[in-house]
Amino acid sequence: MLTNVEHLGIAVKDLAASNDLFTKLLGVPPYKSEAVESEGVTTSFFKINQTKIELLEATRPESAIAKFIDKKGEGIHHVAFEVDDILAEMERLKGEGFTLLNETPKQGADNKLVCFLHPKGTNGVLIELCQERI
Ligand SMILES: CC[C@H](C(=O)O)C(=O)SCCNC(=O)CCNC(=O)[C@H](O)C(C)(C)COP(=O)(O)OP(=O)(O)OC[C@H]1O[C@@H](n2cnc3c(N)ncnc32)[C@H](O)[C@@H]1OP(=O)(O)O
Ligand SMILES: [Co+2]
Repeated sequence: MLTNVEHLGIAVKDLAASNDLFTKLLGVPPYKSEAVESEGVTTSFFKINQTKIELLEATRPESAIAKFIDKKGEGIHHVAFEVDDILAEMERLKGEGFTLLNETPKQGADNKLVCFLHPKGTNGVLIELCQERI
């Protein structure tokens, strides 16, 4: 099952500027910055207590983040949930009629295996499932 919100993903145009902004807002600097080449993004992660914020900047025009910003501007891009067993959750959610955007778990940032659900089937919210890689 989904255990908790793992992070909120926010699409930004300028990661360096947004790092400064969120450092001021949250009072802490990002604990990591990581490129995920397969997704065409560079990310920064902030953590306050159990809450994580992931800032995402596109590294190529055809990436999901670039297309999102072109269409909707900067803002909340996705909600990520932690799962204990991503394969079991993918099967369960497929059985419940949700549309998986990747049929097998893929490499995410912050040492996670991830899967996304199409927002058309989740009231317009892009959902990410995250399992910690052992
Ligand atoms: C994995 C690294 C990192 C991590 O945490 O580990 C990340 O989180 S990476 C995050 C970036 N990667 C992804 O988002 C991968 C999953 N996303 C996709 O496959 C696409 O973005 C998809 C399928 C959601 C949309 O792609 P498409 O090419 O179909 O783009 P369109 O602009 O045509 O969108 C179709 C339709 O969906 C709406 N849409 C798009 N993105 C979002 C969103 N983030 N939240 C809500 N809705 C979204 C878009 O507005 C279109 O709706 P329409 O009514 O037709 O205008
Ligand atoms: Co994410």
